[in-house]
Amino acid sequence: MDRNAIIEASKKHDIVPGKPYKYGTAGFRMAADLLEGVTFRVGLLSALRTRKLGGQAIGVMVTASHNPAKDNGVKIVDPMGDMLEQEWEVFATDLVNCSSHEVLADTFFKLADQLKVDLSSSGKVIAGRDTRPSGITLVQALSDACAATNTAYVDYKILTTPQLHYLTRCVNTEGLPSSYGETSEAGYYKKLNSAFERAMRGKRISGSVTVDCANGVGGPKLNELLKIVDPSKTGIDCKVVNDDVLKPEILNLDCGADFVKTRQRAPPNPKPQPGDRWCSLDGDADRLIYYWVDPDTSSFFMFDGDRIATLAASFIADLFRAAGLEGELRIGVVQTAYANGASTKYIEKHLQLPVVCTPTGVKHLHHAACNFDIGVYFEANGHGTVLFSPDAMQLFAKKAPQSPAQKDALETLQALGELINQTVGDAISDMLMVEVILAHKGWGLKDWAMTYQDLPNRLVRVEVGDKDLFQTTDAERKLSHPAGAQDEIDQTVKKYTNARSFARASGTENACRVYAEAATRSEADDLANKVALIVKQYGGGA
Ligand SMILES: CC(=O)N[C@H]1[C@@H](OP(=O)(O)O)O[C@H](CO)[C@@H](O)[C@@H]1O
Ligand SMILES: [Mg+2]
Repeated sequence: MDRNAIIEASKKHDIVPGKPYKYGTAGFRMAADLLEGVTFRVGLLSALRTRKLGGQAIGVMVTASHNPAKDNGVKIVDPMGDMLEQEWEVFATDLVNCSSHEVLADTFFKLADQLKVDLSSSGKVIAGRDTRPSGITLVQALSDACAATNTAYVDYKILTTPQLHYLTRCVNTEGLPSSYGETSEAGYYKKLNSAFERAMRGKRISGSVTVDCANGVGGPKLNELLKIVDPSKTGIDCKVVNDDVLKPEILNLDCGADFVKTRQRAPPNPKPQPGDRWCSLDGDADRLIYYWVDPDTSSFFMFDGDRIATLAASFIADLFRAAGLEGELRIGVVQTAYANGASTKYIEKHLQLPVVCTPTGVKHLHHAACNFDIGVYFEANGHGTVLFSPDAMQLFAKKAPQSPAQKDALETLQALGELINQTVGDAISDMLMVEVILAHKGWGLKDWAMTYQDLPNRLVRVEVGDKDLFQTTDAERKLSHPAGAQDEIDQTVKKYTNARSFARASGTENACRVYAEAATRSEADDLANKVALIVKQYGGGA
């Protein structure tokens, strides 16, 4: 590999100096005009990573998800479609923060040496981007980094984030017994559609579902899928709205999953009619939130990640019983501290399934879900999936059914394992999963809403002098630092009924977040404000 080639290529994609660049929860994410040099350097890291892993392809996704249109981001996907191994996040941060082209090249070779990467071996990177126009310049920087390091590079152009994860796994399992599917966008739609039809097993979906696509990449991709879906087979009636990607400035604007979850209301345009089933995707289609206006009460009701997790867990547990698999495989649910306490109680007490709590960020949930044969994981904000272990999939295929009902359950489980994206949360695949489950259960949204009652809750963003003062323990449910803060929070929580509250530094924004829940709306609000004050007091600075 040629040091000069790297230096010359780097000069074309300079870094903006003096910024704190850190590979965070969602890779590097910031104003798009800061990202060209960052993306070039991410390309260099990917060139090392693919070689470290014996030439398996590494994925790079350019997206800023639900952020405003002016932002962008870049993150690395490991060969099986999971997030970049955590240890390597530090190397990414090191490369991106190099002060000059020469230091960058030196750091690159030093890392190669330290990590025992054979630079003469071959490597491959595949890329995708969301609909943000700034992504075009960024993938050019990535492509140049690959060229400078003799790394094969394939640009899959505009994709949802979960599609890029899918393609990464496909390209690395091609021709193997573990083949994940055809390595193409068309292959993704084919796999989803076929699994969806099989999972339905002749059941009919009742009523339509309207999908708000946040004016992001999910719109055109869902429309692409719908071209091959035959509604006569399942009754699916999918209406796609907010799918305009020709006006980049309206991306995520007053619509999308993040808007619905944080504002706790439907997008103003178009307006859902009472009784209609709606859902929203986020800007890169990896988050899903369902909602409706209850025609009996005229109030807005949201089915967030916690609801989707409980729906999936209860259905799969039922299928296990029907298939005679109880006791043979372990199902579990993984949540974060932001999960509503009522959902956790419902899973443990009513569904009688184990719940594990991890720190925020999908990589933590994903990792914990792998410890179950079937691991259901969702963040409350709608990002999640259900992981089926290879053993579980084999058992569904091999177990000889003792009755038509057992056969039915086994085949449904198998189809679900193929319908649900195994690499990462996928809003389109999760949406089909929800539709399948509601149809099987014969449920309307009222039935789903009645499973448990959310505790009123409040999430507040608190700006502090130095968010790094706040360090957590116990899966982020308690502060270990600054000293004294947790005691004050505990004393405050005690004054409220059924209450819980915690504070942590955000991994994606320069602020702290405070979550509070309690028996009543006013108690939850009051508690959140009190804890926010404590955080402010301990937060340093003015
Ligand atoms: C409370 C909350 O929703 N936090 C989000 C947010 O993380 P923070 O570290 O809280 O900023 O962005 C993450 C990446 O998108 C997402 O995984 C996570 O759930
Ligand atoms: Mg997203």
